[in-house]
Amino acid sequence: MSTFAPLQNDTFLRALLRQPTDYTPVWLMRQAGRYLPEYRATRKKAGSFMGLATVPDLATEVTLQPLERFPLDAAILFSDILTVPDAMGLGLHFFEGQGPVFSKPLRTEAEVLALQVPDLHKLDYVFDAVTQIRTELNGRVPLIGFAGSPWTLACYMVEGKSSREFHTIKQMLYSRPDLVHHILRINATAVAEYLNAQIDAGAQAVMIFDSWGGALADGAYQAFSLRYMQQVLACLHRSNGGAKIPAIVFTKGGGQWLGQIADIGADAVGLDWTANLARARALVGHKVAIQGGLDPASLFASGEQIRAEVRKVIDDFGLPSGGSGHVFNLGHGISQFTPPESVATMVDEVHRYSYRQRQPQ
Ligand SMILES: Cc1c2[nH]c(c1CCC(=O)O)Cc1[nH]c(c(CCC(=O)O)c1C)Cc1[nH]c(c(CCC(=O)O)c1C)Cc1[nH]c(c(C)c1CCC(=O)O)C2
Repeated sequence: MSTFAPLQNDTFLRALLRQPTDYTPVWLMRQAGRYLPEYRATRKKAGSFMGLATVPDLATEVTLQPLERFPLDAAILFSDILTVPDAMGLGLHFFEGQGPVFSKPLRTEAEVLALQVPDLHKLDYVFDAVTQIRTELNGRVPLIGFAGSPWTLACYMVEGKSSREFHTIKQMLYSRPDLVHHILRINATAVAEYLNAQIDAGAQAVMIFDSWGGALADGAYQAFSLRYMQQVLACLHRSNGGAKIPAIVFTKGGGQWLGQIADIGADAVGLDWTANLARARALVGHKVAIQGGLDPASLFASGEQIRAEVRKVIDDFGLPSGGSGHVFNLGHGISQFTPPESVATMVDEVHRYSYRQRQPQ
């Protein structure tokens, strides 16, 4: 028996499971973040990103901030995909304006072979935050837990920081694929255990972020990213106390592999703004729900333009019988320079237009 309050708005979960909904649910990747002045204030108080992420009271506060402003249909745990390699001992630091940096990246064969699945207790601050957020949500909307894909984590673990070219890990991939597979096997086990612990702590859906799968060649994508996400999905607890726990996979730039991604056992596939949702839906049929895919840059347009772009995404997806299977989102994380009013306009148009779309003409 769940000790949490009953869910009042399950539209997001229903859409992921391709059940009928009254309107198209919406949330945003990075919905808690620097575009919100209240986030910047809490972040200042915490001193650093990890200072925020490792204190459940503060992680809860910033998770709930966007929900106070906008009628979003889901909350997402405030944390980062890189907490897992940090717990593996790679030493995560966020330097102002530079993004994440690992003080001990994996470069030599000895370093790779010494890698181990982390002691999950090192990540208790994440699971404590999940339980606290779920409690304070008080049933308003479902809570999403998340992790990085084995491949995307490996990119950061080998490069040691953000990269455009992925030269170091790609060199390892072509010269020592055995070492990359070794990292990926360990990451897949770690990610599955990490997501299951989030589910046990109260996460009601989970998402795997494969931000850099799209940097791989065709063939390499299937062997080094897709296969390991499939392994993670196979290990997940897909229900908790009688409630289904849907899983979403999102490969940024993965539109050309949609048919294959839809086959690995996820309930929903995330798409970026380069994908056409009409073709995507025709391709996957009823196999999976689709999440996406407004260009985050469209939030810099005027209110009228934002509304028109939102309607275009909803019209492209169309209205399958029963009216379900689409979760509206941006095609990637929201920019820190986005005016918060643009988000209000976007959310309002998604709800207004998709509700009207379902009314008899
Ligand atoms: C690749 C990746 C990372 N982190 C994440 C990804 C996958 C999604 C994607 O492709 O964007 C995922 C992530 N990171 C964060 C969340 C929180 C939940 C949410 O609101 O979506 C999620 C889901 C918070 C964060 N993670 C980070 C911030 C900004 C840091 C800050 O507040 O100082 C936030 C809100 C830091 C981070 N973390 C990471 C980078 C590259 C950066 C720097 C980005 C930047 O500076 O804009 C790694």
